[in-house]
Amino acid sequence: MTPSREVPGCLNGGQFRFVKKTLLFSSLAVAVLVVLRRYSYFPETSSNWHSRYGFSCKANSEGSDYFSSSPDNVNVIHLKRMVYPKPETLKPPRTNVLSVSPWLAPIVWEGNFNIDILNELFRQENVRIGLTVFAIKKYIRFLKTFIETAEKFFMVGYPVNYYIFTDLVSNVTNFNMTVGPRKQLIFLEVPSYERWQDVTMRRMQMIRDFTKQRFASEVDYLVCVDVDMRFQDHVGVEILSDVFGTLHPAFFVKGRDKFTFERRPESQAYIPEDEGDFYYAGGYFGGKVEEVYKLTNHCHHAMLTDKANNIEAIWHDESYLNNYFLYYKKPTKILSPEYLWNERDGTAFYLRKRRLISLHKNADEVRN
Ligand SMILES: CC(=O)N[C@H]1[C@@H](OP(=O)(O)OP(=O)(O)OC[C@H]2O[C@@H](n3ccc(=O)[nH]c3=O)[C@H](O)[C@@H]2O)O[C@H](CO)[C@H](O)[C@@H]1O
Ligand SMILES: [Mn+2]
Repeated sequence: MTPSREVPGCLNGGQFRFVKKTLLFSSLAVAVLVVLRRYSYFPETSSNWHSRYGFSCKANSEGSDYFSSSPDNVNVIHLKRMVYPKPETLKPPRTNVLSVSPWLAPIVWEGNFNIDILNELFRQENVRIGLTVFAIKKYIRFLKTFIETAEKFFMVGYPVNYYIFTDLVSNVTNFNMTVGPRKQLIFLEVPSYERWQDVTMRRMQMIRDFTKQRFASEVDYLVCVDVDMRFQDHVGVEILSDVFGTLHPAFFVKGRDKFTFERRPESQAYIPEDEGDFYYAGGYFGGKVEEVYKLTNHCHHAMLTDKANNIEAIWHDESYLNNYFLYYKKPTKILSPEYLWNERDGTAFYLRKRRLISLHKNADEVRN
C-alpha cells in the first residue's frame, strides 16, 4: 500500500474529486437558475408583469431585464456632480416626527428629503405620472380648482396625465381648463351610482380597469386622490415609490383604539383592536402602475365579497384600503399629513408645509 502523500498547499486525490464534484454541481445549479429566470418562473421578479394579470403591454423601463442583457446594455444611471450638505448620521434633520416605519418605509416630511437629489434620480428614469381623480355628479364643481392648483404645485416639470373620471364628459370639457407643456387632460366617461358610497367604492374597480386598458402603457406611476381638494404647496417626486399611502390627518397622533377600522369579523376589511400600524386615508394613495393594479383589484374583490354577504365596511373603500396596507402590502413610502390636511384644522407645530388641503363641504348637499 502506497501511503498517501500530503503536499502542503496541494489537494490530495479525495479532495480533488470533491472539489470537481462541487464545481460541476454549482455550474449545473447556476445554469438551471438562469434558464428559470429567463422564462420568468419567478413571477415576482418578472418585468413582464402584465401577462400575469391577463393583459399585455410594454413594461415601462427599457433595459430593466438585467438578466437577459449583457452588461454593456444595462441602463447605467450617471448622476451629475451635485454639492449639498453631508447627511449627518447622528443628527437627523427631523427629530420631532417619525421618519421611518418599523418596516423601514420612509415617512415623508418637509426637511427629511432633498428634492434636488430626488429630481436628479427621477429625471434619469424619465418618469411619467398619472393623476386620477373622480368628478361624478355634483362633485364636478371641485374639478376646476383641483386642476388649476395641481398645475401650480403637482409634479412641476414632469409629464403628467390628468385622468378625469366623470359621468358626463360634456359637462367638464366646457370648463375651459388649459394645462402646461407635457401635461394632458384626459376625460374618461364612466358610470355613476345612486349612492355616494358606491361612487367612492367603485373608484377601485374603475382605476383597476383603466390601468389595464391604458394607464400601464401611458404612465409609470399613478397618484389617486379625491377631487374635493386644493393643492397649495409643492408635491413632487418625493412621494413616488412602489406603493404609498397617506396618514389620515384625523388619526396620526391617536391610538389604535381610536382608529375607525372595520371591526366586524364578517367583513373582508376586518381589523381587530390590537392590530394596525397607521390609519391611512382613502383619498390619497398610489405607486407604480403594477402595484396600483394589485391594490385596486384586491380592494374591489374584497368589496364584492362583502356585497355578496350583505355587509359594507364602515368607511367604504378607506376600510378596505387599510386592511390591504396592513395584511397584503405594507406601503413602501408613507406620506405625512403635510400631504393631506383639512381646511378647517389650522396648523400644527410639526407641520412645515400644508401641501394638499381637503376642502370643507356640505356633505349632505353635495352627495344628494
Ligand atoms: C380625504 C379622504 O381620505 N377621503 C375619504 C373619505 O371621505 P370624504 O368625505 O372625503 O369622501 P368624498 O365625499 O370626498 O368622496 C370621495 C370621492 O369620490 C368622488 N365622488 C363621490 C361622490 C359623488 O357623488 N361624486 C364623486 O365624484 C369624489 O372624487 C370624492 O372626492 O372616506 C371616503 C369613504 O367613505 C373615501 O375613502 C374618501 O377618499
Ligand atoms: Mn373627499
